[in-house]
Amino acid sequence: MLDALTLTPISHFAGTINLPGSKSISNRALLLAALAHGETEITNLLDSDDVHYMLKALTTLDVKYELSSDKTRCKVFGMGGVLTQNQTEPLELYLGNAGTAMRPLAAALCLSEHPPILLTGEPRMKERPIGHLVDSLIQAGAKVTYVEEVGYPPIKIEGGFEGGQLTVDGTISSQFLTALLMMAPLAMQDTEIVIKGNLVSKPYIDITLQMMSQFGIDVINHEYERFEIKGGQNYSSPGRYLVEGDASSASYFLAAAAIRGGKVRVTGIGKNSVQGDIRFADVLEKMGAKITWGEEYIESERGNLKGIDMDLNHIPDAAMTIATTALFAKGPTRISNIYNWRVKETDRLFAMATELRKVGAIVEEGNDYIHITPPTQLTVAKIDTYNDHRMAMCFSLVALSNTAVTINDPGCTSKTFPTYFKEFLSLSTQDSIK
Ligand SMILES: O=C(O)C1=C[C@@H](OP(=O)(O)O)[C@@H](O)[C@H](O)C1
Ligand SMILES: C=C(OP(=O)(O)O)C(=O)O
Repeated sequence: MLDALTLTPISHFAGTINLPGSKSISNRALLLAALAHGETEITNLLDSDDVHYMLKALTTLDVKYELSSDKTRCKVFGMGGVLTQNQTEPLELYLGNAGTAMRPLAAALCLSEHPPILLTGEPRMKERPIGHLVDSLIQAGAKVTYVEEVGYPPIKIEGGFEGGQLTVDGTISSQFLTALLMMAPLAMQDTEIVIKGNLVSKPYIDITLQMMSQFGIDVINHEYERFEIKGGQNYSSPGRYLVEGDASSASYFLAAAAIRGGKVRVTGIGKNSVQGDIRFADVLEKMGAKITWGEEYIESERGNLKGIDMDLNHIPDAAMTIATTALFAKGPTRISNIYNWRVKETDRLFAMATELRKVGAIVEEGNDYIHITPPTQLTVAKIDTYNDHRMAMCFSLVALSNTAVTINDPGCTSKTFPTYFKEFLSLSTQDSIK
């Protein structure tokens, strides 16, 4: 694995990229297929670390599946209910830093009583809060205990989720609500979930609700403030399930075209995609890019980019791409309502501010916002990536200038996009690569 990758200046960026499968959809599809009655053939599954952690967890739980050699097709033999029905011994599941594995699995393993299952992960996972979810699971009757620090993984689960009247704090992560929603239909009782505080990252709940419906279960959604779910139900396999392309991964290519295009087409997502991160294209358009929407693609072309002032709470992952695109815009950019950047792969507000300053930007890091004034000339810099795939991918955009950039630990993109730099360079015209 390379320690660092230097990207020399890229003068032109154009072409087509067939997006890898969505991380959010891949991990939801695997879990719903494992819980469902029947076999599900998942296609365009993402082949990346986060998905491998989910697959490995399912293996440990004795869920049977057949994975193709390129790891993008998976036939899952559903358990038809709880995942712990064959468990006789304590188990340990190591989930790396995959939020989409840790949070939904924590809820899934509460569905029946069983010997203890330890859910753990890499050091950063132990700093990412899970207390709001654990509080709700305990409220629903489950036995869940903290093994190290209260409020954080690792956690030990012995099950007992019965559903009923629940509240969940929505202010830190939508993944807690996603986890509860996906498990509630399998509980004995009907469940009502009331959200405390303002729900963040709301469009991810639309992914959850749409996928639950594709697996046969509908939820009553009262304006994202209260949800009603009938108990005693079962998921049924849709047979085949095609995973949409990853809209967050698309953001780097769409932004690169806006900066140095050429025309870029990303395929595998389109105007009807369920992922909220397709709305990144609207933000880019507001900055001045030319965007074209198709059923199965989005295209982006260069424009005279100008800074924006926007609340990007609805697209927290793709919002990071706006922060580095801002380096190429006329005037400052302010991105607000992004407090939960601080509890993701790293403290992304701190990391982003620190690295943007290295390339010459003037940056104000607020508690829940970032204000970026671009420099007239970017400075050559070595970018630290903080074991955060999105830091590596965002800062590749710096090379779309007359300045080289070195990305430390480029292999960290394996969390969601192992082939990112290969794909990025295949659309780039540049002098040479060191
Ligand atoms: O539900 C999901 O698939 C996700 C929800 C978001 O997290 P938060 O809800 O914690 O913001 C997002 O950042 C993450 O990459 C994936
Ligand atoms: C926040 C992210 O991941 P996770 O699913 O681990 O929360 C991300 O991919 O940017």
